Amino acid sequence: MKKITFIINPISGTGKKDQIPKLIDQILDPQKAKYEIIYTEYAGHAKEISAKKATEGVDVVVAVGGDGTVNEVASSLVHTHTALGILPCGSGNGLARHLGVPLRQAEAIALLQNGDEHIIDYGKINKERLFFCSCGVGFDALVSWKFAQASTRGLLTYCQIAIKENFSYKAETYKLTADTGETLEDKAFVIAFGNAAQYGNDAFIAPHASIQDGVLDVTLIKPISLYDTPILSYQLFAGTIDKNKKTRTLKCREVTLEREKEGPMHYDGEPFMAPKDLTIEIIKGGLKVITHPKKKI
Ligand SMILES: Nc1ncnc2c1ncn2[C@@H]1O[C@H](COP(=O)(O)OP(=O)(O)OP(=O)(O)O)[C@@H](O)[C@H]1O
Repeated sequence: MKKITFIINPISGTGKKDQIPKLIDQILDPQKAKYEIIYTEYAGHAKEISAKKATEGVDVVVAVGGDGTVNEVASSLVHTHTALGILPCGSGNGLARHLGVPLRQAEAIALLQNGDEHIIDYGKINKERLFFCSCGVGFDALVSWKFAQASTRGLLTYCQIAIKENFSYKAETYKLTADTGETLEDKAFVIAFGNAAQYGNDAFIAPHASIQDGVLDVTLIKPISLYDTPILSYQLFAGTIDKNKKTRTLKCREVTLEREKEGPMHYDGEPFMAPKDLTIEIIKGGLKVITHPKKKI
């Protein structure tokens, strides 16, 4: 008998979540799974609940929300025996998409019974803040920062903010030093550090990233003009952004980043004000996840 805890973030994404308890009840086989449902009451709550459930020996904690909720749950499950399940309800659902978790709620619930279990890598910023999809500085971090302050959520709001900020954005200079000895010093529009390949919404910022190779896939995009935007956007969704002449990539296990001053950074889409100098590393293995049997991760 599998013990499953669903943690629902009621404010994630734009879709309704009222029908989720009924769906769970209909789909999970009571002979195989015993479940409970807990709603978060504040930011950070999912992290606390997950830590408690891992110590109680729950088999799967399911993040019902977007990548922010997934991040909170997963951060408490690393190096435990409890697996992360995802019922995608966010705006981007980056980790769910990377792991092949269906976006249809009924199918995602069924996967908790018939999916595979794998161990994946995760990332750490300055030895303390964990990420599972990607983290980054530059334009995407600024947009995340503004998105968090917006009164509405969803892809439309995200796109509106991105378009508006694009007109006034001033690129900073960054210096990257990888543990491989490779260095990169340049002005950048965006620097993304990928554990998974995508930001969410099938926007592939690190198209060749594997989540099990112990490697961080860094993508630096140099300052762009309005003229570059259509092709870059196309390549982002086509999984070919590394082919653009404004893109530099590097692979490493750990990298330090120096910039002019402190500034916004995001981890799995969650923004925070980061210090001037940063260390970003990949920890190989450490998180048990439920994935689609047919998805190569
Ligand atoms: N009950 C709650 N009240 C307020 N905030 C919450 C609550 N539960 C969780 N949160 C916070 O909500 C934020 C957004 O959640 P999440 O990222 O899951 O959704 P999203 O932003 O809509 O999805 P995505 O990351 O896919 O774009 C997170 O920062 C999380 O900590």
